Amino acid sequence: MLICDQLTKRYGNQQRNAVDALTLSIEPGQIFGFLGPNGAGKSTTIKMITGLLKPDSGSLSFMGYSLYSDPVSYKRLIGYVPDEPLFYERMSGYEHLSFIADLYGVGREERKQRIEELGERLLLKNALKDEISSYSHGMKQKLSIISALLPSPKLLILDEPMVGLDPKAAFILKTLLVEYAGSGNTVFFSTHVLEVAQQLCSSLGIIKEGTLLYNGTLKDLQLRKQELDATLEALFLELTESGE
Ligand SMILES: Nc1ncnc2c1ncn2[C@@H]1O[C@H](COP(=O)(O)OP(=O)(O)OP(=O)(O)O)[C@@H](O)[C@H]1O
Repeated sequence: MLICDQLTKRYGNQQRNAVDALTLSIEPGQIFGFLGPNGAGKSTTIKMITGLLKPDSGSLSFMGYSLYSDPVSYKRLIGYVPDEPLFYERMSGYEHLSFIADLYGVGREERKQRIEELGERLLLKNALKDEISSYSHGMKQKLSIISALLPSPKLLILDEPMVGLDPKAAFILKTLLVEYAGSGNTVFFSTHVLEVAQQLCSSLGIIKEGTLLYNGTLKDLQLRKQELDATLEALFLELTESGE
C-alpha cells in the first residue's frame, strides 16, 4: 500500500502551501486518478512521492518501505513517467532502455524480452535503434512509458501520461494500465482528461490549492452529491468551483 501522511510543501517564493497536509492511502490493484485545476499541487505531490522533491513535513511509505529511512528499497519499487521527460538525446531508444535496465539491475535476458515486448506493444520497436533526438513528442512519451514499465515496478506513477499520444497509443496505454493494476500493482496518475479518469480509475483524489477536496470512488461522490447519474466532469466542476 502507498501511504502519504500529512505531506506538506511550500516553495520559497509562495504565499501558501503548494501541497497542504495531504493524506492518502492507495491499495494494491487500484488505479488512482489524481485530478485538480492548473496549479492545484498535482505535480508537486507526484514529485514528493517519487522522491524528487523533499516535503517540508509529512511522511511517505510504499509496501512498508519508508522513503526516508530506506530510500533505495522504496525507489526500486517505483516506475515514473514525468510530465516532461528528459533524455540523453544522442542515445538511441535501445541504449536509453539498457541504461535504465542497468540502473534497476534488470538481467540481460529479461531486459531483451521486456524491451521487445513493450516496444511492440507501444508501437515503438522499429524506432528503438534510432537516436532519441529524431523522435517526435509522442515517441518520446512512449519511450518514457516503456522506461517506467521496464523494471516491472509495483507502483507506476504517471504525470499527465496521455499528453502527446495519438488515439491508438492512448488506447494502448489505457489497456496496459488496466492490465497492470489487474496483476496486483498500483497505478497513480494525474490527468485533466476526466473522461479517461471516469473510465479507468477505481479511486480518485481531487485537489485544489494544495488541499485534498475529495478522496474516494466516483460512486461515493455521486452519492454524496445526490447526483447518481452525474458525470465526473460535472461533479469535478461543482466541487472545485464551490471548494467544499
Ligand atoms: N519550482 C517551483 N517554484 C515555485 N513555485 C512552484 C514551483 N513548482 C510549482 N510551484 C507552485 O506550486 C503550486 C502547485 O503547482 P503544481 O505544478 O504542483 O500544480 P499542478 O496541479 O501540477 O498544475 P498543472 O495542472 O498546471 O500542471 C502552484 O502555485 C505553482 O505556481
